[in-house]
Amino acid sequence: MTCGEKEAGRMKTVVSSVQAKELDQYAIEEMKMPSLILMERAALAVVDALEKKAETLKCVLVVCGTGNNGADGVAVGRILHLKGYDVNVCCLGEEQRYSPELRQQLEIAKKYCVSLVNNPSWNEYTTIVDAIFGVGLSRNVTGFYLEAIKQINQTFARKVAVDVPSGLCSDSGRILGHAVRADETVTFAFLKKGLCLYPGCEWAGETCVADIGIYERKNETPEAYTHAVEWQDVRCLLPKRAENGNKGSFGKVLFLAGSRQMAGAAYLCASACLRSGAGMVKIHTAQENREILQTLLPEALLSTYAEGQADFQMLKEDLEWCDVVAAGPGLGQGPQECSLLQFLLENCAKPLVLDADALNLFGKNPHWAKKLPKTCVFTPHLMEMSRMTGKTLEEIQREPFHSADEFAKRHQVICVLKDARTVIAVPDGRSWVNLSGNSGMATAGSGDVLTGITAALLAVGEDPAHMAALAVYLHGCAGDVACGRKGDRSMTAQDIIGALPEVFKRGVDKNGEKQSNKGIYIAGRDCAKF
Ligand SMILES: NC(=O)C1=CN([C@@H]2O[C@H](COP(=O)(O)OP(=O)(O)OC[C@H]3O[C@@H](n4cnc5c(N)ncnc54)[C@H](OP(=O)(O)O)[C@@H]3O)[C@@H](O)[C@H]2O)[C@@H](O)CC1
Ligand SMILES: [K+]
Repeated sequence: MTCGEKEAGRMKTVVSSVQAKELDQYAIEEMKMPSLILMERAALAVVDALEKKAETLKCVLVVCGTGNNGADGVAVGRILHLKGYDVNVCCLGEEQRYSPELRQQLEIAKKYCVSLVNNPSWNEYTTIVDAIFGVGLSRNVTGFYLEAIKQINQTFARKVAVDVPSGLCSDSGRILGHAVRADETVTFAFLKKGLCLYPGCEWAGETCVADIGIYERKNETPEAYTHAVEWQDVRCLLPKRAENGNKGSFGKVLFLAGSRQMAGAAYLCASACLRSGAGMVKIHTAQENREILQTLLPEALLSTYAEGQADFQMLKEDLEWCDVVAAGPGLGQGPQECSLLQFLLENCAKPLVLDADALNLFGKNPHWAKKLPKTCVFTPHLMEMSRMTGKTLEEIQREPFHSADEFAKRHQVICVLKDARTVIAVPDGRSWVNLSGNSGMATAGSGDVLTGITAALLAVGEDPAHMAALAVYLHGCAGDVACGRKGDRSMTAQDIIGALPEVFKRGVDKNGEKQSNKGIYIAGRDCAKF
């Protein structure tokens, strides 16, 4: 898709700084779109966002750096000036370092008598437009740039960032020394990875993706870019339910979950799975969990084993019965669970989700890597990823895309690296970042719920990678509904399950075009949040 129209199911494209620059160049060189026109459209998009709160535009300062982000800023200043606003433009940095576009914009601005200032009184302004650095930031911010960013952050003015808040790494979302804490960011053409990840997404504030005439290359393959599932993709990706289907045709899911005293995790994943459309669910679990699971979830079938008497024959039959297997929640890591999981891996060719203790056991038994079935989804949180890879938490968090991608390729599995912004990577190079959800989901059992949703979707979907990305998105949407009902402090994993019906109903409802990508929207499109 190259013409700017958004096909349902194509998902929002997320780019790195290198890709952003390549696509700028592609628009200019291949598509013959003059750079000045792109810049004018970028500036108009910023002005459009600024005017949404026109009452804050009494006195505007535009702070510009030496590159094309600064050139955008000067164009914003000119347009505001010509619209009659009281605006000052301040260019930081040495003139000899100015980019050709900045020089050109300054020449035009001077002809239109735009007010250029050197030492602004920072506190005089009601709005400050930050155009110091965009995707070209290449190192830590120091010197007078650092001072300017500190001054901007100290004011009470509304702060609107051009493309990326200055000081934010547009690839990792990390703060390079110091960054502008923006109320809003108008980013051009595509979301940047650093605007999706923490802390970047917080520093960007409400983020608007503005179409300025830069599109993906023709015939680009899906693995070329990262994507984010959006609400309008759900209806397209969610497998249709056949009117004449039966409980057998909607997926039979087997859970190896819940050791002695750990019935809760087994209940949560199985319950979430049933609420996500699975036709039948069976839990292979410790005998002590039978009564409680039968009471809590009478819809689930049970196979139980006594302490020290793992029943491999029964597990073999369960594996033959099911369409999809999920192992790990509350499983424990004792010798019995270890041998059950090993047996499962040796005898299972069906799509498999590995979570929680299954991941910890996998970490302790790296030779199991050779036993994995063709379709396998790993859902580690950072700590589990660290145990499996030997990387530190910091290393994983600094480069979540790289960590997930590396793991996916090494083991030929789908890697769902869970964090506040979950990253999904597939061996063929495709990747997603999830934008739904909230801090209330960092609660016990939330991961078990995701395992259940993922298993249910794998049982019916064609592309397991799409199903994994969709499961993560819907899990976040359910978390957002639960948060709306109970608040981020009080919501529990059961509340997330309780919200699934509303999310799935909206997912198939033509009128349910709501968006749960918190704080990120596309210019010109009205998106209500959950
Ligand atoms: N191409 C187009 O037509 C379009 C471009 N667009 C816009 O262009 C932006 C990208 O422009 P860009 O590539 O010029 O990079 P930008 O972010 O302005 O910064 C580079 C400058 O900063 C400097 N610098 C970097 N780090 C520094 C540091 N720590 N401390 C000090 N200096 C530092 C660096 O200096 P140098 O590293 O060379 O010393 C260089 O001078 C993009 O975000 C979007 O807003 C849109 O209008 C769409 C059309
Ligand atoms: K900026």
